[in-house]
Amino acid sequence: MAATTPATDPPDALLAVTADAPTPARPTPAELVARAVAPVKPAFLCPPPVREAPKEEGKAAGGGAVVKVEKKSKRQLKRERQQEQKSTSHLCIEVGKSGNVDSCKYGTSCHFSHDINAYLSQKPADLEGTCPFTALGHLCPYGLTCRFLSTHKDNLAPQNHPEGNCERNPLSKEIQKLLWKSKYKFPKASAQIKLLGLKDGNKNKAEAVNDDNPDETCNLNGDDKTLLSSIPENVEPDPTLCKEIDNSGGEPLVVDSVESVEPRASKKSKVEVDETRDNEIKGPTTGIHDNEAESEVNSISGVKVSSNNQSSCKVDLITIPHLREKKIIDFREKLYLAPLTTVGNLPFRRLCKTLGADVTCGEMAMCTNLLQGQASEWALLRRHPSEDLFGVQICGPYPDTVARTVELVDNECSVDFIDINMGCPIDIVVNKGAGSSLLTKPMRIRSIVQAASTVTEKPLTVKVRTAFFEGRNRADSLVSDIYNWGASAITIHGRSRQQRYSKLADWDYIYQCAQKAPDYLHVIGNGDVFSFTDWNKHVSDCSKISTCMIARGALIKPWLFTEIKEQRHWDITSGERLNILKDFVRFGLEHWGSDFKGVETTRHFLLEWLSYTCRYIPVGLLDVIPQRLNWRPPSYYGRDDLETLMVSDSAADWIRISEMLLGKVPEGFTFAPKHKSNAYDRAENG
Ligand SMILES: Cc1cc2nc3c(=O)[nH]c(=O)nc-3n(C[C@H](O)[C@H](O)[C@H](O)COP(=O)(O)O)c2cc1C
Repeated sequence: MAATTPATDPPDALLAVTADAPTPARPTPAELVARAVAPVKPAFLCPPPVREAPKEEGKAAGGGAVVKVEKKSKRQLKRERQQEQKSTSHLCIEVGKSGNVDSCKYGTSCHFSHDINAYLSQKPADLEGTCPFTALGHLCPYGLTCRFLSTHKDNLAPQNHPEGNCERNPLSKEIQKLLWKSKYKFPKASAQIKLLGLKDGNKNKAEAVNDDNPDETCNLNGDDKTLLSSIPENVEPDPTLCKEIDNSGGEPLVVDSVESVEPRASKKSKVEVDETRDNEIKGPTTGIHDNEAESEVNSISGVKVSSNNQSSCKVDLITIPHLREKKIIDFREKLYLAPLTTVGNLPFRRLCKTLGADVTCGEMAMCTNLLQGQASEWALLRRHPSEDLFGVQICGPYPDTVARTVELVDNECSVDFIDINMGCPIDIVVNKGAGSSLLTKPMRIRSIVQAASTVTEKPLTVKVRTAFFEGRNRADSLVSDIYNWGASAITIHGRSRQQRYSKLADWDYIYQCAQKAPDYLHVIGNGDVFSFTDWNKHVSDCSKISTCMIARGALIKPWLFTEIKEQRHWDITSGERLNILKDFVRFGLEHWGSDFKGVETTRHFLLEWLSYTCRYIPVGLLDVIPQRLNWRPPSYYGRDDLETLMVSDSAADWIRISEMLLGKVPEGFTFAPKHKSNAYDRAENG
């Protein structure tokens, strides 16, 4: 925690405070470390900043007044939106881009303003700096609306337009329409679900008709909506049933009841879904004996699967990719930036690539939202060309949903691997039966991995925690099987869901899990890696750990990747840190846009990130290095004003930093960090 006011001379300031009172003996650095207090050199310590009285609910940093949000009807909101769009501050994109009022094909019926002069007369002054697109020699796609308009050059050729040759995995309008209308075909997923004897809860009516008429091809062109939204996702089969089945299949797997975390569905939906999901439970052990699947060999054994049923669908699914045929990713020694909701956005990952990260992964995307063609969820799958070893992370509670999503991603996206999140602790995810709640359902994990891995030749990886409940570690029982089920790597975050971040990651347990892993399975350890020595220790202590995944360490100091590569503790200066922030802003403007909206989106994500970077304590200020993630910082000054500003945990100071890079915040601007990372004793998401 640091002073919110710029530093004067740190040692003098400290003397002024301590002169008249006898100071109690200061604990030694070792004593501070033992109490998880950061041993900042006494010369830099300062009195705690005087904080404003706690803000009222709803009031955030940035000086904005508390606004009582009145609830508006949908119609009112629509009217307001239309009025705003027509206002001179909302220039039509096409007109803005070309500077020509005739360029919009909607003409006078366009919802946005075409009045260029009126727009320019009210447009705020340009920001300092150069247009990020012009700087690359590209034509700026934001044209007149760019906040760096004065730096545009007239002589750039249109082919220099960056669109289409930069970020990958856009959601095309055609695919989105197919998804919206439930006309997208999932032949592989449907076939696999059937092969495994699992019920396809997502099947639309067109597919159901095909089932009844095996001679017909899979011509899914009905107008029926999928049943996606009609399937209650929070319904869990009777746990006693799971126990029974587990016992029948060799090693007993104890299934915890998750009633405490999963609300039961209403009676009506329970009946519907129990029926639907019954097969899923029976599937792996008993369901496979159903009908046509009887003569087939379980795909996981790697034997060629022949399915009459599938040939009727004209799906080339005769051979299911066996693990050995799948492209293998060798994670060994590669620096892996963890998937990070909100903060692990494309510009941040791009930044980490410049600083030495080898593997990057998109933010967690919910299967249902992807299958429904939600643009905001698809944005999470975007990949920058610099991400040369890139995966996307998906999260869903059922094998059919996950398998379809895998098929969709496989068909439409450029990815090197697909990771399934089985560790997310967030309530809304857990309550739907996804994320870490899957750790209480090993049979479900099996169905998901089996179904998903067989619809793609891309490596499938899984991310888990040690357990759902504290003291009931579960990950070790998965590692031995998960490879046979079809996963090629498993990441183990060394904490339970119940624990969240309250304790240090249990690396001894991660090692135990790794020891049980079959040779081909990559085990990736995760938790608290914050220095090159942490990373060295984990990969050398246990040879079966391929690498460590790095999450908060990268958020707090993204140059951690450089430190690991160069095997040093980098005493980075505030100027060097500012340059890193500048790079992020440049990447952000390229990604979110250089117009007003793009600039403010970039600012928003910069602020989210600054809520982590302030936790970094400069190496030169510490009596003991390296810093640990669980240390609580005292109040301290930096070595210069900028460093003091950067170590501040006040949102008002983060806003100040953002203004150094992106100009003044708009009037009424407020900010409250999403993850509240600076609250050390609070659980963090993820
Ligand atoms: C802000 C934040 C967002 C996260 N988002 C995700 C996510 O989308 N998917 C995921 O699997 N884990 C997520 N996590 C968990 C991390 O990937 C990682 O497992 C965890 O933070 C432990 O690693 P660490 O001790 O290095 O931070 C998130 C963690 C944080 C702090």
